[in-house]
This record gives sequence, C-alpha cells and structure tokens, in this order.
Amino acid sequence: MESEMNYYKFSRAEWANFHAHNFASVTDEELAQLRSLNDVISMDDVKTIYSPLRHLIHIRYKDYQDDERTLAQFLSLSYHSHPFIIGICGSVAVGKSTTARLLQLLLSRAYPDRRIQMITTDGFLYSNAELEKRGILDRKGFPESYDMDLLIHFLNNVKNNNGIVRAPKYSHQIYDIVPGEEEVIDHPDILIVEGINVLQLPSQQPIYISDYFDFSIYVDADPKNIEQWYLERFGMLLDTAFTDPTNYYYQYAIGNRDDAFKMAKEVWRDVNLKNLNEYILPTKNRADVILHKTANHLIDQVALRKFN
Ligand SMILES: Nc1ncnc2c1ncn2[C@@H]1O[C@H](COP(=O)(O)OP(=O)(O)O)[C@@H](O)[C@H]1O
Ligand SMILES: CC(C)(COP(=O)(O)O)[C@@H](O)C(=O)NCCC(=O)O
Repeated sequence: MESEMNYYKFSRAEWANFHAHNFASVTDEELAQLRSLNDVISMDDVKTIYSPLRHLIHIRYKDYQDDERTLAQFLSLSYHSHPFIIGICGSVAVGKSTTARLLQLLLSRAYPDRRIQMITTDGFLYSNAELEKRGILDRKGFPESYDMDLLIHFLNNVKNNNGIVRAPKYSHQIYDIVPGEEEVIDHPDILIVEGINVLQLPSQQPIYISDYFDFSIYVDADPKNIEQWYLERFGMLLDTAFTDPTNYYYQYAIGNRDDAFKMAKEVWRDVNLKNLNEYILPTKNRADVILHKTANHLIDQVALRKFN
C-alpha cells in the first residue's frame, strides 16, 4: 500500500503558490539569529515553504479557537483558551529543532501579542545515570529511554493552564540531563514541541502524547542525507569541544579525528538509523504535514494530510 495515500502532495513550486502576501515576513537579521551550528536557512525557503505553512497553521489555530468557544458555549462555561500545541517529529539530526526555531520566530512575528514558546522532548530522556541503571545507555532515543509519564503530565499541565510548568533540560554538549537546570513554560498561547517521539503511541500509557497535539509536522529525508547532517553536526560539536574538558566530546576532540568519525558513523548506524527505521519512520503518516528535504536541507516536497 502506498504509505502516503492520505496526503495531497505538492512540489516546492506548487506549495509556494499558497504564499500569504498579507503576512509579515522575517528580515535577514532575524534569520541570522536562527542559525544554529551550520544552519543556512535561506530567505527563499522562508518565502516558499514556511510562509504558506504559517498561513496554514494560522487557519488551523483559528479553527481550534472557534472549536474551544463552541464547546464552552455548549457546556455553558465561560471561555478560557488553552494552548495550541504544535508537534515537530523526525529523525535525529533531520533538522527538527531548526524548523521549530524558525516556526517560533515566524509565529511570534504573526502574533506579536501572543506568547509562543518551544521545548524539545530531549529533556524527558532519563539521565545517563538512570539509563545505565536500567542497562539501556546504548538505547538513548528509543521509546524506553524517555520518561513518558513525565512528558504526558507535562503536556497535560501545559494544556490545562496549570500554572508555570517546568521540565528537565538536556544538553548535547554534556550528552546528559543538565543537573539543576530546567525549562520554564509560562502560559504560552502556542507551544511548539519538537522530538523524535512526539507522534509515537506508547504501549504502556492509557493516554497518547499525540492526543495533546493540535497540529503536527514530520520532517522527512533520505537516511543517507540525514547521516551526512548527523556527521556534520558531530564535526561541529567536536570543533567546539576542544577547550572544554567538561564537554562530552572533549576526548574525541583531542584524539584522532578519523577514529572519532568512525565511532560517530557506528553510532549513527547502530542507534539512530535503527531508531529511525523501527520507531520514528512508522509515525510519519500521523503528521498533518510532511516536509521532505533533499540535499543541503532544501525542501523539495510538502505533503498535506487529507483526512483525519
Ligand atoms: N534548513 C537548514 N539549513 C541548513 N542546515 C540545517 C537546516 N536544518 C538543520 N540544519 C543543520 O542540520 C543539523 C541537524 O539539525 P538540528 O536542527 O540540530 O536537528 P534535530 O533537531 O532534528 O536533531 C544541524 O547541524 C543544523 O544546523
Ligand atoms: C538526544 C537524542 C536522542 C535526540 O536527538 P535530537 O533529535 O535532539 O538530535 C540524540 O541526539 C542522541 O543522543 N542519540 C543517541 C545516539 C547518539 O547520537 O549519540
């Protein structure tokens, strides 16, 4: 069966036609703020791909608010808005956090009086010490390496406006949860949640995390390209680790570079690619929108879900 039969598919050029001219655009200066590591998102991508995407999100956000008002009326309750939650899914190193940051900026520009926050599910990974205790340190990123209970409670608290909501913080530099630091989510109107697991249906819980998402995006690409982006990011992590012995990559940074890359290639093959094929890719068809990237992160196709 064709895996994406429930989607309209558009080439880059076709999708660009849905550009919304009345939306504020971002400046080069603001784009420069977005660049993480080797990130080179172009203005053309913003206009061609992200501007129509933002317009679509605007429509869905409006529908969501209308639905909430209608339900409040039906229940004879006074209307209180609940955060609109956007999920961004895809492989390790496919560009989820970059997409999330870009959307956060675009939505902040579109709704200057609204609070748009973002978070990654990396913070819900068990600490390395806990992974080691469970004997699953080599399974980082796989479903069992996340505290899904904590993630569901986090989403439930945010959705229900239960005060300021805190979450643990993960750092790629120390390759672990950062002790004593936390992410603070303070009554957002829109929350963007990015992570490899946002569309997964965990077997243990009666509630799915996807129940909390009002719009979802899957970032897709050929695994060969993703491997290259993973290795490029690894190279950049090495370059920044030289001067910092507390950095997880320090030993690799001061050692033989070829050996370091050999290790990274093995980790890609044995951990992240495996995780992609077994647990991440099968969730692609739950997304509202699939952004397909080709070489150099160029988005060449956009798929839009037809029926829910
Ligand atoms: N649109 C883009 N253009 C150029 N580089 C990008 C783009 N998106 C991501 N990257 C780069 O690819 C790598 C992985 O991106 P990242 O956002 O960290 O992925 P993820 O959050 O999915 O792990 C990073 O080095 C990042 O700078
Ligand atoms: C923390 C992660 C699970 C999540 O990755 P992200 O999507 O943030 O790139 C991943 O970066 C990771 O550490 N995977 C385990 C194998 C490895 O790359 O070291």
